[in-house]
Amino acid sequence: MEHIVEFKNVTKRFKDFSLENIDLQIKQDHVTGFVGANGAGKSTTMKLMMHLLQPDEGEVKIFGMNYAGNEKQIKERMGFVYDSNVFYESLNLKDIKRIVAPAYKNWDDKVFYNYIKLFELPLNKAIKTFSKGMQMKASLAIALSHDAEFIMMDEPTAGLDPVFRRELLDILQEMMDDGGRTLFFSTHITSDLERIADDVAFIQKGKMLFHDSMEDMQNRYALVKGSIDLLTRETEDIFIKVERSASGFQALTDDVREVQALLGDRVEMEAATLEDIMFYAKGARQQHV
Ligand SMILES: Nc1ncnc2c1ncn2[C@@H]1O[C@H](COP(=O)(O)OP(=O)(O)OP(=O)(O)O)[C@@H](O)[C@H]1O
Repeated sequence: MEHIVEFKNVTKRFKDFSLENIDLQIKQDHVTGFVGANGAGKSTTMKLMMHLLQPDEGEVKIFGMNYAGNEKQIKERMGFVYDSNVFYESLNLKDIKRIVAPAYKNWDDKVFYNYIKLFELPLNKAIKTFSKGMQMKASLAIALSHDAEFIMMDEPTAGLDPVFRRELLDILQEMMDDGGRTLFFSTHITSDLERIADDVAFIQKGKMLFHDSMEDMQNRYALVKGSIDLLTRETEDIFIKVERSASGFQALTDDVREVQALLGDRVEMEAATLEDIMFYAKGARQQHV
């Protein structure tokens, strides 16, 4: 199986928002970062993956299976990791383990205690005393203890201090290096992606704008700077969005060759960061970035 998750033409409509015709394939053994502005549809997409929501149209497959008739089997193999308190606040990790462990065929106590030690988590303190980062680690320890192959994380590093953030990213990197796992996580922190992601999926206003390897994305996009008099209807067409200022224009392109052919060395080009792409994609003329 090459794809852990496969969305085919998935649509989910709410009163004031819809996720439209989403095609998404998450590659096995890859780290995929999921980005998009607030309200773009990231959590909705993840809820569809977890079967907390059902699509109005289209098909969601996890590990090559539909949820119908396979829910238990699928959920055994996936872990959803997040920082808010999913467990009773007054419980400690020992209590939680007692409740959660029997639900999983592959639960391994030894692995659990190893991670608790590695993550330096207290077993006997109520979860409500845990910081955000500790809760995230506790949730990750549980997912790893039932040997989840597919791990989904909703903004794992949000609200963590830089040291803790780095530590968590290192833990995730080590987890990936051990092999056999696929990680999908949403984030607003683009440097996290630059640190650990192989692929990036970018959603905007309920539509998937692109899903590429980080490398392809970095090769495809560029920031172009030049003087305003270079802008004509023809040259503007090669840009996703153009910003004008007194000193000239700055624009994003996804076709570096075309810019070179048309404008040559009359413009300056530099690599676009993911943050640049997100900024320019907002309100871009072209729907397809
Ligand atoms: N159950 C629901 N009923 C109605 N509207 C909903 C429901 N769930 C989400 N929405 C709407 O769908 C849109 C997308 O929400 P979603 O939580 O998926 O965005 P997001 O990309 O995760 O945002 P953020 O980065 O802020 O967490 C929002 O406008 C939200 O109000």
